[in-house]
Amino acid sequence: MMSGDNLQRVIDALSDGVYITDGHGVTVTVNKAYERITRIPRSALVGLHMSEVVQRGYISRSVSLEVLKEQGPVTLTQTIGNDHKILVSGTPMFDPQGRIEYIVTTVRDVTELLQAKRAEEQLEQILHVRDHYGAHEANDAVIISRATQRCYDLAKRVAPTAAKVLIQGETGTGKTLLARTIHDYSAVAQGPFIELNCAAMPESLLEAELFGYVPGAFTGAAQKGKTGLLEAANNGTLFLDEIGDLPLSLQAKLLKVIAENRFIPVGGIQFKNTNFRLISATHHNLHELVAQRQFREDLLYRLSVVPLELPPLRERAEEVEALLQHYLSHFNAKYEFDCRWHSDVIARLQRYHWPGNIRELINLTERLVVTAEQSLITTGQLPREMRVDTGFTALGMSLKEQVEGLERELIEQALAMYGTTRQAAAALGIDQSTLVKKQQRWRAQQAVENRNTVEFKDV
Ligand SMILES: Nc1ncnc2c1ncn2[C@@H]1O[C@H](COP(=O)(O)OP(=O)(O)OP(=O)(O)O)[C@@H](O)[C@H]1O
Repeated sequence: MMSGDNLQRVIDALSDGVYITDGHGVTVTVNKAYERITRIPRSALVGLHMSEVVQRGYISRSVSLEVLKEQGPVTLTQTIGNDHKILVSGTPMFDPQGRIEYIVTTVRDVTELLQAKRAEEQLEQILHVRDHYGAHEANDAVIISRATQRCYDLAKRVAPTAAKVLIQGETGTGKTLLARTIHDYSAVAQGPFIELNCAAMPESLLEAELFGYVPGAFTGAAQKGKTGLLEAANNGTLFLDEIGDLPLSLQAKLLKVIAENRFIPVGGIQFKNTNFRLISATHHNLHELVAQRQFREDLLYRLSVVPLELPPLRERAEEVEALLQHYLSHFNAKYEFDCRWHSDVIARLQRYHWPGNIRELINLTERLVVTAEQSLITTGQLPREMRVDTGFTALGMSLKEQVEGLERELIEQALAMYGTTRQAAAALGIDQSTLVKKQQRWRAQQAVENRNTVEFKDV
């Protein structure tokens, strides 16, 4: 049996507040977190009956007295000071004769959660817009090249198993699309695909989104409660995007959910069972976050049974033309236009470094289609940073490649301006034959690149 001192040390180690009374409602002890949350010192409470604690104005209502009345667990909210709302759950502990011996109450500060709750409507609106945007971006083809083939092949191979997949890749490289593909090829394809961006909201709201909360837990949401995404994803897939931004406290909780396939909603006292396929994604290097103690190593190993890496678009230059053509048809159909790419635009964009990856390519295509004055889209319509490789922008390319890229850009601009190789060469101060040889070399390179495997696949 644990001594009183040891018990106190154990409850002091908990992050939620704890309040213990005896079977008559007399305060036995509170822990450090309770003192911190309520700013009431333990010494002022120990030995006080709960009715006196209320009378002295320390708290607005006593859950322990309610537990004594109900002879069972009770959850309610209390107000501390003027503005602090705390969520209090009291649980009776019975002796062998069935009499209440102690009441153990856990206390959680929900002020932040309530503020977050107010932000929730706003957020739901944002998520709705995102869904809508996703739908507008939705396409019926995935473009796969040699650079992404291995990744997609492996994804499809592991999709029917329950293995947890961790997708690593820069923003806009197609992590969500890959996760969706795994879901579509999985045993739970008929179930829901639930997506949550862990970087999009504050910690308390994230917890409420994931775990949900019980009816009666909060003002406002009180009557309904909220189903968490952990429950909503049951028999389906839970896709946690930007998992590297999940706060440490929630990492610990998620680890427990993964291990036990069950969880307790915020403010609840009962477990809910859940069973989902977990796919996570991040643009961070999680091993580095582990080294910086910002990510739990045990969680990393749990999540990355199968690690997949999507390369950035600048390393997938052979996909660029297929993507440009695919999204041009998409927006032509959407806006009832008949735009075409000038071959120089395609050549130019194949050498661009695409910091925003495929999402940037899609946005650019849409912008060029809706702003086009004529059906042929030329390099002159490209934003400045895409027209010239200025500075050290073409990351991942050697100096030689960048110099060649710049040379080609300048020659293409001169050709567009003067119309003939003779005049363009004269303007650049080089021989016409040199310019023509360079053009021939680029055409040959282009032909080889075009022969590289680029597939359109139905999703
Ligand atoms: N291989 C592909 N073929 C065609 N379209 C693609 C491909 N990969 C991604 N896309 C499209 O690119 C856009 C961005 O992809 P997605 O949202 O999957 O990227 P992400 O890596 O999840 O981005 P973020 O990290 O910002 O959430 C989407 O519209 C998606 O449909």
